[in-house]
Amino acid sequence: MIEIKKLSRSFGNLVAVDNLDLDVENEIFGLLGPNGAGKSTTVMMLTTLLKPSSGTAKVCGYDIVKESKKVRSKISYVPQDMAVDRKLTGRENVQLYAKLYGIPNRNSKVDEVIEMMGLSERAGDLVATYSGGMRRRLELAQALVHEPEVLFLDEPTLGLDVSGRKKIWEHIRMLKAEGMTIFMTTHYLEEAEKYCNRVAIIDKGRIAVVGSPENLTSSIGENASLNDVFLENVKTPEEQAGFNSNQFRNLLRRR
Ligand SMILES: Nc1ncnc2c1ncn2[C@@H]1O[C@H](COP(=O)(O)OP(=O)(O)OP(=O)(O)O)[C@@H](O)[C@H]1O
Repeated sequence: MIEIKKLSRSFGNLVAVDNLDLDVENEIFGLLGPNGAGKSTTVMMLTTLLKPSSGTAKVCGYDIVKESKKVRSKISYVPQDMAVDRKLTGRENVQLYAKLYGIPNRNSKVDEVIEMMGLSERAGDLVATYSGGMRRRLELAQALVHEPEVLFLDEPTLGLDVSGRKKIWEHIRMLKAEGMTIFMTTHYLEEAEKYCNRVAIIDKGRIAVVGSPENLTSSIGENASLNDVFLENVKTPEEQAGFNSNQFRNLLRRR
């Protein structure tokens, strides 16, 4: 569903994404990495919102630069700060999206996605009265109106309580079961370990490791978690500067 070949993006002298090679099948794929690793930049390129500096990628067989319109018709993107109008009802928000996409039989499609996201009972209420979890599900409903084949999610459970997160994951899994490919970023490694079919850990714009959570954790050792895999593959700022903790302690002692 997604083929990435030597994809790079620089901002001035900073290489945010560095020669990325990655294939994503019909799966729930998690892109993990520390702050500033290049996750959002990657997603922005794949969703055609940002042009690569070099390299190529195809989404659903279409080139993200040369066939960006075709890519857009096949995908949806739910960023962290998606626009939902608090002064409109949930249904009105989804209707707006359906109108923008020119969906035929708009009302039935709107009802269908609202129902899918478990919002039917509250669809007539103003979004200002929604909980964080309901708002996130409304964003997903908006993203579903044009029946995308690939759904990009930027930290879909950020800031939600435990039950809100669980619900979002139930919906994501349901979408996958219906045939959708999910490409997501998250900082919640326990969730990625539990729900993603495969993950990639990216650090300083480069993929450090990619595989299923089971394979990655078992390669580290018995009872290892994805947190351990992450720490093994991502350098701390001190390590990046060439220190290790013992050197740092010795330095402090000498002072
Ligand atoms: N428009 C921009 N102009 C300049 N630098 C940018 C721009 N967008 C991103 N960067 C830089 O590129 C690097 C990668 O940023 P990016 O937002 O992709 O990281 P991230 O992995 O998504 O981080 P986070 O987990 O904090 O969201 C960072 O050093 C960031 O400061």
